[in-house]
Amino acid sequence: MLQDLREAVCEANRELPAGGLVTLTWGNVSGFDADASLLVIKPSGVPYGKLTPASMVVVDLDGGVVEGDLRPSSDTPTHARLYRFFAGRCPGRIAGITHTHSASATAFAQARTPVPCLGTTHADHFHGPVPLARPLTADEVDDGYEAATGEAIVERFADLDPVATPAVLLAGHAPFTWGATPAASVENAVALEAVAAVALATLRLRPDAPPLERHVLDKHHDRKHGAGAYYGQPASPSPS
Ligand SMILES: O=C(CO)[C@@H](O)[C@H](O)COP(=O)(O)O
Repeated sequence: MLQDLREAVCEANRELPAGGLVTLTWGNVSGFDADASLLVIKPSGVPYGKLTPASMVVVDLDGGVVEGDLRPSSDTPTHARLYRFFAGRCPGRIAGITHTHSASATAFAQARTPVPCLGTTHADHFHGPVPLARPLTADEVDDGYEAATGEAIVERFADLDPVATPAVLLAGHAPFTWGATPAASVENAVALEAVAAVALATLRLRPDAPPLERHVLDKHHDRKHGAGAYYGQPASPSPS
């Protein structure tokens, strides 16, 4: 199981530059093994082209390295805090987290404004605006920046469903996305960057562009993610 997860996390990290989501090493992907209660994450600062499954780092939910010769991503405490939150809020639903500094989503994070849901492209992926988590206090920055980042995100989702809205912007920093697998969390990061870019273009054309009507938003999200979803192909029945 952990070897499969190392391979999936390595592949997902290598998708970041391919998806135009990162500059240099400004991003990281992790995966979570709920049975072992361990996460696998990329090593810090290693160029994506040099990543291998063997170079991935296995970490417990307190951030302690369990397996691996390299230092884990500097954002590991944020990933660990989020997995602890997801395990309690939506057990078994989220096992991949991506953090990037993709340009349009980061522009909204730096502008300290959520990504508004202005159209169906957005609603297909995110069931409402992509929310903004508060900035960190000076004490938080001094006492443990990355863990505090996780706390700020958890606070923001006190009344939001992380499965329906698998993304957040940390004010002054950049986006985090998540999904059922590491690959799904990267797909949500790609979708976030695309809808943020379209939102920026829309607001340039019309600064007072109205939010998408609620019934249209619900319809578009439900057709892909709801109980009666009919987008794509039905999951093939597992072999008997
Ligand atoms: O948020 C940041 C920097 O602000 C991080 O995303 C780093 O840019 C990537 O760090 P590593 O995962 O390589 O440690």
